Parts: sequence; structure tokens; C-alpha cells
Amino acid sequence: QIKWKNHTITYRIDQYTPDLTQEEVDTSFRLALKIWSDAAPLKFIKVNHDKADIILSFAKKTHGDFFPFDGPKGVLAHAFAPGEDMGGDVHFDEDEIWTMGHSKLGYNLFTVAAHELGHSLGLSHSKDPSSLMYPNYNYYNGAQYTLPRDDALGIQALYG
Ligand SMILES: CC(C)C[C@H](C(=O)NO)C(=O)N[C@@H](CC(=O)O)C(=O)NCc1ccccc1
Ligand SMILES: [Ca+2]
Ligand SMILES: [Zn+2]
Ligand SMILES: [Zn+2]
Repeated sequence: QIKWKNHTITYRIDQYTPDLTQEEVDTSFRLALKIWSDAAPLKFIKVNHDKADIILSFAKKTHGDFFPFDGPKGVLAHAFAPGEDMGGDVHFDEDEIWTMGHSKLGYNLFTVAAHELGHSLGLSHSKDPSSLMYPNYNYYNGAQYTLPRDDALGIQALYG
């Protein structure tokens, strides 16, 4: 399917990263989800053990799907389009350094999660260099971030 039929979407965090506290990871993901639910009629519910639409986890190299990670740099994360089973799931490359703020050294977890969740909701990459769904990483400060126009139009086309 190209989008979630139900606008109330559940998510579960299966594996955390040692780079950040659980609280920091939960906050990064909550902020990243809020970016999207502020732009379209979507509701995200965190579940701990039950079945969830979107499962978020950190993994290294070969990790149970046909898209093994590549060590530090390069691919940072990937997400599956809406659907059953792995549909909507997001995997973050544990070989990256995941950060909360803006550090030259690592990658900001909020920023990457916001991009990946765009894929989990059904968006593909955008050609607009100012968009969140542009293929290349740019740091965005989660506390002051508003979704660029191109992405807002994209999510509204699917769920508006
Ligand atoms: C072909 C896919 C699997 C590449 C992968 C991606 O786009 N995942 O959604 C990825 O990790 N892309 C890198 C590209 C790069 O290293 O520049 C990236 O930074 N993705 C995360 C991202 C992209 C745009 C904005 C924020 C975060
Ligand atoms: Ca990598
Ligand atoms: Zn994967
Ligand atoms: Zn992407």
C-alpha cells in the first residue's frame, strides 16, 4: 500500500543506541513524529510490547533484511514504506555516532528520524534541496524546526 489506511499509527522502539540515553532517544523520536502530525491529521501512539505499525531500532551491518548497513558514514538509516510486517519500520545504522545537539562528529538523531519517518508514512525522496525528504543529510534543530513546504504538501497529498 502507499499509505496507512488508519490515521492513528502505533510505534514501538525495539532497540536503543548506547550513544544516547533512552530518554534522549524517546524525545528525538517523539519530536520527529510531531513534525509530521503537526502537518497532517495523523496520531502516533507509542506501544511497548504489542503489535505496532512502525518499529524503530538500531542495528549494524547485516541485521535481518536484504539491506545490510555499511559501517560508519554512507547509509545512515533506512525505512520501509507503509505495509504489513516490516512495512513502516525504521532501522538506524549503529555504526554512526548518534547525537542530540549539533555536533560535527555525529548525526543528529531527530533529523535522521524525521526524514526516515517520512518514508515510513509513504513519502519518497524530493528533488527540492530545502526539503526534509531531500536525499542528503543536513542538520536541523528539532526544537525550532518546522516542516518545509515541499514536505508539508507531500504529506497532505497522502493524508490531508
Ligand atoms: C538509499 C538509501 C538507503 C539512503 C539512505 C536514506 O535515504 N534513507 O532514508 C541514507 O542513509 N541516506 C543518507 C544520504 C547521505 O548520507 O547523505 C542520509 O543522510 N539519510 C538521512 C537523511 C537524509 C536527508 C535529511 C536528513 C537525514
Ligand atoms: Ca553507515
Ligand atoms: Zn534494515
Ligand atoms: Zn531517505
